Amino acid sequence: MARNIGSQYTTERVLGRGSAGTVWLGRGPDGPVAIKVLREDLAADPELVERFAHERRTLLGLEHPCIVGVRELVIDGDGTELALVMDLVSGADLRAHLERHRRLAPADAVALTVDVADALAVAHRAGVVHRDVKPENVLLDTSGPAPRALLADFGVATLIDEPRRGTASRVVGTPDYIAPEIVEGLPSRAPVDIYALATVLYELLAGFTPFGGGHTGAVLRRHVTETAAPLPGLPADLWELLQQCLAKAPASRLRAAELASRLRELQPALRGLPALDIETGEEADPGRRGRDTAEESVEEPAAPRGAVALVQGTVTDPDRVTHTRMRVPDAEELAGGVRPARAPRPRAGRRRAPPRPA
Ligand SMILES: Nc1ncnc2c1ncn2[C@@H]1O[C@H](COP(=O)(O)OP(=O)(O)OP(=O)(O)O)[C@@H](O)[C@H]1O
Repeated sequence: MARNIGSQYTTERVLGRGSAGTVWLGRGPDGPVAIKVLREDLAADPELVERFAHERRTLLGLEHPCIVGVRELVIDGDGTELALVMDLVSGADLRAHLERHRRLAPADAVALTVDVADALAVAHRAGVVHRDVKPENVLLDTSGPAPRALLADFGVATLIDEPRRGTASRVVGTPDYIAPEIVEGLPSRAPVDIYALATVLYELLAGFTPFGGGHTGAVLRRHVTETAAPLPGLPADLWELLQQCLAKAPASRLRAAELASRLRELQPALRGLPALDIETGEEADPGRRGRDTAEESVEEPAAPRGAVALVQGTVTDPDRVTHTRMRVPDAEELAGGVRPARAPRPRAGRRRAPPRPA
């Protein structure tokens, strides 16, 4: 049933649900919009409401073709309803796109990453850190000749996380994309977004994230102690960039604008390259990675990739749960030095045919 959000907007139907609330297709004075109505328990948190009002100007000021614009932040009535009114994006999200294609050709993966890096450059310049860059938060506008990536959900992770920051042993984010400094309890600054974006790029190319798989503690530990396995067949320049942005030390990562420009320089050389042809243990036995070595003895059931509840007990759609508040592994768990993650192999027995003469 249609319902009013503030004085100008009405909701029409549910577009989807996430851990922070429900996204509705809505209507406003300038036409259709997407409206994210935050969960009731979040709206009932006075600190969050205050921050919501405080962040208003920054979030409304973030404008770029690759950012899902926030048009209004609505605090309704006595503050029992909080909603973000956003531009409506026509296509699916990058997670759905990746599930359909499994791996993207390097040129396509890089083009989408450049869009997100451009969005981050604008946000970082405005002092906004996204803190939850992942394929679910990248929407694809498919109305033009080539899909354009738009980064959504700016400010949401910060709004929701802040009151609970006092709990030093908890972190908020999505395990596969979380930067090592967050795992170590350091503040989330702009380089966490670069690390997450590099993880997304790796995933678009490889079909899996560099440190994902298995239970949350194992994933967090890998971010701190392992280095990403090289991807066979990936042009060396692109691999170098990826490694630089996945550096453990935040200061060693590129800034967003620099990442965008370096990726743009590589684009001409990537044109026409097919998606990587690699074999991983997970393809034959999904979830195997989580059972490697020490993890074998852990009884905890494997979480779906990148997925546990932001605030426990708030799962709205079990297939699409994407946040977590996690326990930070203790020093002993994190010990063990940096070692390379298990390397993917080129697919055996499937040589690509040499190019045929015209
Ligand atoms: N501006 C928008 N235009 C169109 N669809 C949107 C928009 N924002 C979100 N959606 C859709 O609404 C759904 C829920 O989005 P939401 O941001 O709440 O969840 P999520 O990002 O998938 O998960 P989480 O919030 O837990 O990280 C998604 O399927 C997304 O594609």
